[in-house]
Amino acid sequence: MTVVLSARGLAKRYADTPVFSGIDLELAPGEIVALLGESGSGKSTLLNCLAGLDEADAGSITLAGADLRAMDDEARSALRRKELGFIFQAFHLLPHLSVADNVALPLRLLGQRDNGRVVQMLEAVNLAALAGRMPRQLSGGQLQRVAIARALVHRPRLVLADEPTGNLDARHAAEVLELLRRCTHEAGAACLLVTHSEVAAQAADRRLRLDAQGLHGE
Ligand SMILES: Nc1ncnc2c1ncn2[C@@H]1O[C@H](COP(=O)(O)OP(=O)(O)OP(=O)(O)O)[C@@H](O)[C@H]1O
Repeated sequence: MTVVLSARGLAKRYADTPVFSGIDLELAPGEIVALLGESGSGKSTLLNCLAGLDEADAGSITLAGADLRAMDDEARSALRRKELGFIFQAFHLLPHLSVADNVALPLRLLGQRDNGRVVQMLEAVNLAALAGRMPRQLSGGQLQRVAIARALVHRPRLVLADEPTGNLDARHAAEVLELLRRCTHEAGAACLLVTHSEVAAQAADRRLRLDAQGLHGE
């Protein structure tokens, strides 16, 4: 089996407080895996460690065949720009850039300009008509659709989504999840989706739960 992301024996503590240990995880291309767990169980910390934004204390992480923890900061940033899309609960769009420019950002950071691809992604999330708008002129559901387009525009192999529907009402949450599902499946990207919502978790291909004993399939 081809594996996009593989983590082995991951452990993380803050000072004297262990957050998690012994975490093993594998994600295959095209699958969406929901990550569930109580508040404070360490879901966001695990996501940040997998993204290389936070440093695990032990274990290994292989992303797209590269050993993340053995890399220096520069190489890790370059790998992240190429292979990772991140979707946050609070959208994190740049307020002074238009919708199209926000979606184009990951390509620009890779030194690429591909307006056709930006339009294609805006069409995929049904926002082509709003390409010239500024983020403040969009609804929460529309902002999250922009964030999905931005996370996938550079064809990353891994998408990490941290409660991407946490700010949305049920109808918009369902719409955004369906788009995330369709876009990641079509792109063949693996997606790890942190969520408190059982409905969101049911939309995933697999469900994992993080607790004091570690990470378990459901
Ligand atoms: N920078 C930090 N320094 C110290 N402790 C931290 C830090 N960040 C997180 N923690 C602690 O680590 C634990 C895990 O936090 P984390 O945010 O990963 O949980 P979570 O499962 O994502 O929670 P939630 O569902 O509420 O977002 C918590 O007990 C939290 O207080």
